[in-house]
Amino acid sequence: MLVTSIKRWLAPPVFEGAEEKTRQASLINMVCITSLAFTLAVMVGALMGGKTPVSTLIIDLVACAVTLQFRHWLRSGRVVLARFGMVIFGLVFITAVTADIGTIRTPTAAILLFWVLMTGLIFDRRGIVIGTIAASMAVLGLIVAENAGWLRPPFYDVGVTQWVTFTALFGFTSGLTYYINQGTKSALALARKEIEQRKQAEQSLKAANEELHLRVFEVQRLQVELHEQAIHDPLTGLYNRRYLSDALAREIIQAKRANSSLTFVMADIDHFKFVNDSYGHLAGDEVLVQVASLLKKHARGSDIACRYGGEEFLLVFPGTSLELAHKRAEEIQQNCAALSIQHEGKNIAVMLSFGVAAYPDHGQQWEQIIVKADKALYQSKCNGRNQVTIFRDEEFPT
Ligand SMILES: Nc1nc2c(ncn2[C@@H]2O[C@H](COP(=O)(O)OP(=O)(O)OP(=O)(O)O)[C@@H](O)[C@H]2O)c(=O)[nH]1
Repeated sequence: MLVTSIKRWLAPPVFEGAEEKTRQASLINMVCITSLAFTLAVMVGALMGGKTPVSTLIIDLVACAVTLQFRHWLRSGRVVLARFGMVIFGLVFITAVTADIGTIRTPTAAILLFWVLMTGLIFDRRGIVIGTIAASMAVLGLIVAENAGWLRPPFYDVGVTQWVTFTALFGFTSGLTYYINQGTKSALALARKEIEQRKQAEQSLKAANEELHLRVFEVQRLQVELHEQAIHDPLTGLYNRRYLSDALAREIIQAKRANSSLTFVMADIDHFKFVNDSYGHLAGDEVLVQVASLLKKHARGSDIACRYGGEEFLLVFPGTSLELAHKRAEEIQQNCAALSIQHEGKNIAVMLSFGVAAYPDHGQQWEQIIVKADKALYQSKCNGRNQVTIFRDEEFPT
């Protein structure tokens, strides 16, 4: 209980959110406590020695009282006042005691060294410079006063006072050094810990960032995949109708700009219902896949091959004349007829009918041209299937 109370009384004040103020207060508190302990020890020594003048004891008592006042200021948050008071009073006190004893040769004069040390601790490098100059001036003044005989006849005798003073000086010096060393060590340990924590935080952040990049990449990949799925027919892998509107509008613009033709070839499997009915739906699917593969094989890099409907396909040939498109369609027609599609040991014969129309011959809009290619395809169907028909206005009057 008593120990706790003493510890609490000795503890420096803590100012929430003001780190530097707390540090300064801790330092000044430490100097106050050690000064207090030091002065009390010297007073005990002086009383035991029995030769110290009463005036010196009075100065010591005043020093203790003033130091307690500094602590009071410190605890009530007036750190700057305590700081300056401590430094100024310290110099006055040491000089006054030395002068009172009557000689610069007393151990009290040596305490100026600690005053410089304390000033340095409180005011950093500037404190050491100012402290050294002030202590030097005080010593010089005392030497001048002593030589001029202004000091009262020296009362100085080696005895208990000196023993206590020097012992206290040693203890104070080593205590202070230990305290500073400990403070530096714990500050370093704290800094190291903070660096470690920051490193760990950076690493976690880096890992999270990489994870995020991976996710973004994955999302982008999925978006591309989704887009690809959206514009492709899942069975044949050809483009689907959704893809056409944008692509054909673009192709028409390019053909216009290049002043070239853009040919549309509509292809339809003949009697496909019969295939489904005779061999089953799966066989029909297989036929669709094989025909799509054939169309893909005949499509050049810039061509578009699309599954337009159930068993209907659209081929778009940029920069290709009607005649050339007709020729290419016939090639496909012949290659398709030559296909041997096997399903469950049965050979399925497949034939295609075609209708051909082109920009600009048959219209300015792709929708118009598709209608005309479809009409030409219908003509092929009517004419017996397995053939290619180019749209002619005279045959399909609007
Ligand atoms: N297996 C399969 N059949 C399909 C698919 N899409 C449409 N069909 C079928 O394709 C057939 C098309 O029949 P129709 O429109 O009468 O045409 P067709 O029998 O080819 O006759 P023509 O075109 O006049 O030669 C229908 O039986 C549809 O069920 C598909 O994805 N898979």
